[in-house]
Amino acid sequence: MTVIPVKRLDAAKSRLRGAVARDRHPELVLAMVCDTAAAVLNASTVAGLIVVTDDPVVAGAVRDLGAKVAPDPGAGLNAALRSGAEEIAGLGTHRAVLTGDLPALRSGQLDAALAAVSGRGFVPDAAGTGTVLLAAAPRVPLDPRFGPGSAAAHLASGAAPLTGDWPGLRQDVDTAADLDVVLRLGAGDRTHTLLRDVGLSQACTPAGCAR
Ligand SMILES: Nc1nc2c(ncn2[C@@H]2O[C@H](COP(=O)(O)OP(=O)(O)OP(=O)(O)O)[C@@H](O)[C@H]2O)c(=O)[nH]1
Ligand SMILES: C=C(OP(=O)(O)O)C(=O)O
Repeated sequence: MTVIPVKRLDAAKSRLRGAVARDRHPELVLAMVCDTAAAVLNASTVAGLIVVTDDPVVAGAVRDLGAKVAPDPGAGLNAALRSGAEEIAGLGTHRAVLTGDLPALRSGQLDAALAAVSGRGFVPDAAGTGTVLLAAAPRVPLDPRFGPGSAAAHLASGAAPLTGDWPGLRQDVDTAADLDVVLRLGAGDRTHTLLRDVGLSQACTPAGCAR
């Protein structure tokens, strides 16, 4: 079972504000969440997706893609992840949690990363300081430690770092500069369409940018 936490759209991705016009910001965040969720639901080793969110627009959109929605306990990111992964998915199953800002995620990269997990493992983000994926085998507590410096925190807590050629999985979007990288890697359809509409990706297709 896989879990994605998503903040309310009016508060999400504050460091990305200004990358697109203010009134398109919630659409951009939603497009990235939906592209991430679609890639997860398409992965052959993923049994299902729970999105932990209190945002009704996010909830409706991810339900349409085939995800389940669980309420946010309102006690921060790690509490949202624990609630989705352990209270809902149950300790007896494989659990994986991913951030909702991976619009260049490819299902095959997620399958490969999940296949590399034994016990408890994590995938650092492209910068190497954050975490994009944390997974635990049945009966192993997930013990999420997301937040600033989470790669070091997950390592210190005994999770194994998973490294592979998974550029779309590792590329989270925190800032406008990350959007450029995502466009070069090939953004999912929804993110790509929105960035094209606002004039940020004329030379790019969903498969990547012309060089
Ligand atoms: N349900 C839930 N999701 C959260 C919470 N905090 C962060 N997230 C989600 O966790 C993922 C990773 O968080 P960040 O990359 O820090 O995203 P963010 O907090 O929206 O971004 P900034 O405002 O720029 O810090 C994103 O999918 C967020 O929507 C929370 O309290 N509850
Ligand atoms: C919450 C996290 O995301 P970021 O550092 O990208 O905000 C994290 O990496 O643990």
